[in-house]
Amino acid sequence: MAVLTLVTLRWHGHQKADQLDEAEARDDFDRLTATFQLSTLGLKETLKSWANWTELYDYVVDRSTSRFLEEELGAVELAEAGVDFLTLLDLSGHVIGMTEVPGVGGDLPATEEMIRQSVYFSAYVKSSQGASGCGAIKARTQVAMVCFGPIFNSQGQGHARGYIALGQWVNEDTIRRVSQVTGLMFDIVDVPTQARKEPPPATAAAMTSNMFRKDAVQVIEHDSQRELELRSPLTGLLGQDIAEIHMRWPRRLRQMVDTSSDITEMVVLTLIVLSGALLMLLLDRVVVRRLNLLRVELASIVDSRRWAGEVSIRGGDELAALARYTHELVLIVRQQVQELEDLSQTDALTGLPNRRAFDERLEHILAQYARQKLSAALILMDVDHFKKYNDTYGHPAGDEALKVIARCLRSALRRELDLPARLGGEEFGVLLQGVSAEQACAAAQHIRLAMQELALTHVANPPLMVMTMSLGVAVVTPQDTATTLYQRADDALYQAKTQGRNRVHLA
Ligand SMILES: Nc1nc2c(ncn2[C@@H]2O[C@H](COP(=O)(O)OP(=O)(O)OP(=O)(O)O)[C@@H](O)[C@H]2O)c(=O)[nH]1
Repeated sequence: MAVLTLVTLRWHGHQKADQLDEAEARDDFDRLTATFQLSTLGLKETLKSWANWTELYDYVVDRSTSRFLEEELGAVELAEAGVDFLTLLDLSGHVIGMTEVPGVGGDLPATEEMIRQSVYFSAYVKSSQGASGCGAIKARTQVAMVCFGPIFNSQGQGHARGYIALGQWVNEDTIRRVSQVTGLMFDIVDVPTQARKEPPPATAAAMTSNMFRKDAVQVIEHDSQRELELRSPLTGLLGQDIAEIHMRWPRRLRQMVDTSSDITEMVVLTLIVLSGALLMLLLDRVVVRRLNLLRVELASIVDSRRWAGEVSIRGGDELAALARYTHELVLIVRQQVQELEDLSQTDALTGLPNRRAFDERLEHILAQYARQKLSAALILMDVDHFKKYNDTYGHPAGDEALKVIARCLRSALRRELDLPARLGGEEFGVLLQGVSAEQACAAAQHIRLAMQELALTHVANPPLMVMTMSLGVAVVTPQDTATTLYQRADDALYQAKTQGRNRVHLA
């Protein structure tokens, strides 16, 4: 989008700059041609003073008595006056004298051309009622400026006695002078002159002293559009295009537009790149890094398998809100997992640890025993004639009795390390740590008595007619596994049952 805008801006800038450049170039071209024409002023001044020169006047009137031309207006004198050639004509337009500063190899190109055109000068001056004029001619391939006018006496009065034409080549010096004055670079380029079919003009109106035609200016683009060239034909006195003036003109505005567009584009592109980088940095700081931290923290929570760990991302944005909710979710799940774990380890009826919790603890105690030889014992206990109790008082009463037994068991155990559990049905167990066989049997007796002292009526349990328990005790030995320890305690319990119930038997 930005690139498209920049391209459009540059294109618009070019359009505007091209218009202004061309208008300015045309103005400069007008200034150049005007200056070029003004450069003939010197020649005109010389013409004016020479046309009123008494000796010249006299010479034109009577050439037989004087060698004026050779003596006063020879090539040396012309050169000193800045004139390249001179032609004198009588009133009928016949050449009566010519002088030319010779060119390369003594060549006199103007002389032959002036002879050819002499008739037009006199015709022009006659029709313009004595006014002088200036214009361009071409001799061979060279352009010259020519000024011409009638010859009067020194007072400039009376009738003209002849005509004088003065010429000056448009050479490199002329071009350099005009270039310096205008500050514009140009060239005069020869063009083949078309042969005229109609007779040449013979009046002031038809002959033109205006060498340049504004309407014929051609604008050409050069050097990948960094330069303009303005071309216009240079019109000779007889109305023919005798050469062309070529002016080269640097398109300053277009170059300025290019330069400023380059700078703008560079600045804009740099800004785009910088803002992109800044955005990436910000994105990295605000989003990517924190997302990564969240990922690592969540992975660690998942790896722990226990929903342990923290989500630490803080802030007031959406990501922080997401992290906060995730943290709360983890806390809820952690709590629920804990509740499920507790449930899975607890007997629903009595609230005592269940068989699973009891077995885990037993494995732990056995491992500890293996490492540290810490003594431990297992008590298995079974309510006596519980079936009959159910049968007598009903199953719900049986449930209530099991709850009472559980409470009794808890209160009978004084040490925190002692773990009571309901192992299933009307069977309970206790794990004791750091006890000898005697201490374990004492603890079992204490439980039995506590149970008996509850005096929970059980008519089907003679002879006491109260709820009692039989207990089997097994002390952990180095050879014991959970299975063997259970087996020995169970055997002891069986013994207690078979020996009359409401008693403790040590395995
Ligand atoms: N109310 C109730 N009864 C249970 C529960 N679990 C097991 N029982 C009953 O406990 C009784 C156990 O009977 P038995 O295994 O024959 O043992 P007993 O009747 O206690 O006889 P001895 O153990 O030989 O003294 C069965 O009738 C079971 O239905 C329970 O959660 N609630």
